Amino acid sequence: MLFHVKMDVHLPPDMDPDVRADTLAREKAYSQQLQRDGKWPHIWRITGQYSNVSIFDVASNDELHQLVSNLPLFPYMDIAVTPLATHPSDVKAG
Ligand SMILES: O=C(O)C[C@H]1C=CC(=O)O1
Repeated sequence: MLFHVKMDVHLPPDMDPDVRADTLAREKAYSQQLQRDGKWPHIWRITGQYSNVSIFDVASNDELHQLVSNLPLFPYMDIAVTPLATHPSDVKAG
């Protein structure tokens, strides 16, 4: 199942710099592992915003929820999920 996921990051301006650096490092490692695992096949920065648009490829709504709720930045993000279905005009879908 494919999902379009938009993540808007809102780190507190007064966040301790060491906590911030540690959280961002853990976020990067976690997201890159999911990308290597094929669960997170696309991630794009939205130009001019501390936001990304991503595609997740997972088995279920529950798996997506588990993956995104374990993101180290999860407490600091607004996340919008859109489930994707095959478009009838998609030439790849036959
Ligand atoms: O920077 C972001 O867009 C938030 C988050 C998503 C992956 C990652 O490494 O950080």
